Amino acid sequence: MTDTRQVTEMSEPVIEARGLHFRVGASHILRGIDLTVDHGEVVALLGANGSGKSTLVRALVGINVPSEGTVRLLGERLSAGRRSAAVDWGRIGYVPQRAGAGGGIPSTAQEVVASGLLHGRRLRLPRGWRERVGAALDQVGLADRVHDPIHHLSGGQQQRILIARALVREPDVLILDEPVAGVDIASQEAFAGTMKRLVDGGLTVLVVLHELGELAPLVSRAVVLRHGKVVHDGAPPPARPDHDRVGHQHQHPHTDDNALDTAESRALDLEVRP
Ligand SMILES: Nc1ncnc2c1ncn2[C@@H]1O[C@H](COP(=O)(O)OP(=O)(O)OP(=O)(O)O)[C@@H](O)[C@H]1O
Repeated sequence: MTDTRQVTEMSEPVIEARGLHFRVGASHILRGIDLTVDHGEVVALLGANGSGKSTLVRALVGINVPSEGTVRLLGERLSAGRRSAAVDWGRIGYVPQRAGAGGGIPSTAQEVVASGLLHGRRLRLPRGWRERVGAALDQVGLADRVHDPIHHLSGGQQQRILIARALVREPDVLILDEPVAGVDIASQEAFAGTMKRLVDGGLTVLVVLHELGELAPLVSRAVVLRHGKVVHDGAPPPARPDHDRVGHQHQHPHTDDNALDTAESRALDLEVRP
């Protein structure tokens, strides 16, 4: 990469969404979202259940096609919101909301993580893939489980496998959708440690969270959604003693976007309301 290109790349946002709307039938889920994430930032995307966090993240990685608006990733526009050939997907790691790492298919930790090296037109594993997979598993504290069948691992460990699958690309930007929701304490701690090392190394991160928890010291900015709109973009909300600790189990039922009257959403509202 030339110096000129590096300078240009560093000066443009890593993620940029402008005027995003997303509708499904009569539901208007995203209502004019503007979001920018710059190099080296760690941005937490917060909001009550059903506020549109996952829908937004899926639009940013080209899974959801917005009804209106534009998304640019690493300076390249997603054409009509779709996965664009111009985007260097190898530089982007995405961890979807809790999916289970195996997808019902018999596979080992090594196979799932190695699949992260395949993207776009890359259909063959690159030279040295075993070492890279081993290093990614090491980053999430599961190096000793490389040959284990996925279904032998706990839910939290499977989530760490999905994080390793994103990390094996050695991405410049990591987009994570509720990476620690409902996972065991050991996995939460391992995740926080991994993120600290990566962020210290200059990784850009957009992470959907219900509470900042152990990631609070790393988060440079918080964006809060409510009813599909950004209602706060700035300093992270202050930690709440009962929520911001590893091990707090904070499970929410997945409900529609009218169901916001929870202790969580009220607390979040109070924290972000000007
Ligand atoms: N494809 C779809 N079809 C219909 N409704 C959808 C679709 N995708 C999302 N929704 C609805 O849009 C709203 C926002 O969902 P989304 O999953 O983005 O919220 P969220 O903030 O990520 O919530 P949670 O914290 O519970 O994961 C919800 O009411 C959801 O049911």
